[in-house]
Amino acid sequence: MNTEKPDIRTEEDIKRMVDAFYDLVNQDDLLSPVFNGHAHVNWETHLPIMYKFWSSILLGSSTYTGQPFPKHAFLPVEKAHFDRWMELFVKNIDDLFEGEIAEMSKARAINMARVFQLKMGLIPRGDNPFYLVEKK
Ligand code: HEM
Repeated sequence: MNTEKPDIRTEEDIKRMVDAFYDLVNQDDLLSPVFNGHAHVNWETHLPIMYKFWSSILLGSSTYTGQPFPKHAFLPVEKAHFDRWMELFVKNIDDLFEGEIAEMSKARAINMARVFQLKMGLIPRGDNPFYLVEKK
């Protein structure tokens, strides 16, 4: 049996990655109420935005032109929500893909989650290694 997983290389891979990730989010007891209850996310419009977002970051397609942070600034979330979000993101990538771009996707997601949390005051500045570098 061939158990080798592909890397993320095409728009179809991006779609598979994003669809599977939000399937996990929608089944999650902590995150689903934020997306579906509080924010009433319209998945038909949100998913295509997320395809563009990730294809811009991972494949360089430059199709995403939005600003992610403002949509998160006033969400009713704590550090625990971001921890769960990252746990599901990493699990999803590891379940489906393997390779350089798969690794990059996790690094970029973790970094953005950290920046969001810093801006929202959910984690102390000292937890951010970049801040320690800047301070010198
Ligand atoms: C606790 C974790 C998170 C929650 C609960 C959350 C929730 C949401 C919600 C409710 C929206 C708005 C959807 C809509 O417009 O209907 C959104 C949009 C978005 N999120 Fe998150 N999010 C989280 C973490 C992240 C992280 C870590 C990233 C980046 C890696 C991210 C990237 C985005 C992007 C790109 C959009 C689309 C913004 C746009 O409309 O241009 N999210 N998110």
